[in-house]
Amino acid sequence: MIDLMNVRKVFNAGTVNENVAIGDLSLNIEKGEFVTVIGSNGAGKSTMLNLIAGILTPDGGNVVVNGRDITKMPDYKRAKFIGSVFQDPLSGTAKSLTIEENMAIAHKRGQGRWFAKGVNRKNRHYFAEKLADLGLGLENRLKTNAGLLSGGQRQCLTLLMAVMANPEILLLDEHTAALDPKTAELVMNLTKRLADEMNLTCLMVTHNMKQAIEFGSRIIMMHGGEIVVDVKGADKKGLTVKDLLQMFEQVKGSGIDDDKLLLGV
Ligand SMILES: Nc1ncnc2c1ncn2[C@@H]1O[C@H](COP(=O)(O)OP(=O)(O)OP(=O)(O)O)[C@@H](O)[C@H]1O
Repeated sequence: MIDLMNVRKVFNAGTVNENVAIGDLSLNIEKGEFVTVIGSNGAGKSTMLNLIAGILTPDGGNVVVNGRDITKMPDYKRAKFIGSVFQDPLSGTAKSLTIEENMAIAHKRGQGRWFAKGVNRKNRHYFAEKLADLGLGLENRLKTNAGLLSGGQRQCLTLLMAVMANPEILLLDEHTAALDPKTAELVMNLTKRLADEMNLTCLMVTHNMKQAIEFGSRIIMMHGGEIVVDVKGADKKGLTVKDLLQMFEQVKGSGIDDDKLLLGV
């Protein structure tokens, strides 16, 4: 489904600040897999997601989706089949637009029409239905500016918007990290439900290893721009946070010195 073939990304190439963020990385993800991506700070997790989303272009290798080489395809074209949600609840929605205007933009994205925020009656009904499904009462606040919503409400709305164009792929970059535990749980449950219902192929970056184990059908650990652990199927069954930590230490031959990575323990 998603094939990263010998992908490489170097920042500030040829300067004293040259940084190989991703070095010759290959990864094949099957349709419907829910891949959780963990690893220490600067491991290359966000870079990998950005290369798939088209926010970054690789310096080498190829990004292939459903057998089609999309390495050079711009991000706005990929948005038809790739939805993304990032950490900052403020980044996914336009705060000065109403809930329904935000949803209208997301709805049109799938039809290749951008920034059309007009809402007709049929769409309004459709948006209200989708919002009612969240169970947050947002269907009664269609004309409320998104800026007035809480972080959790905005992140739920962002999720809904990310899948409105019926993407095949959903990229989640620490999308619950800025939320309190209860709200994070709500957003995670919604994520899982949407992923299952729509048979989405998901990549989710998280620093929470418990979350990685609970939600991932496959767990990838990155370090230094490489995939150092890749567990799925029978190997994933019964896997604990302690096992993950041991795997990391075995592969890298060192302890984990990253507080954020340990948060999920
Ligand atoms: N736009 C950029 N310009 C220069 N260097 C960058 C840029 N983006 C990322 N990097 C560097 O590339 C490396 C990988 O960064 P990346 O954000 O992918 O790591 P990460 O695993 O997502 O880390 P974190 O968990 O801290 O978010 C880091 O060394 C980072 O400093």
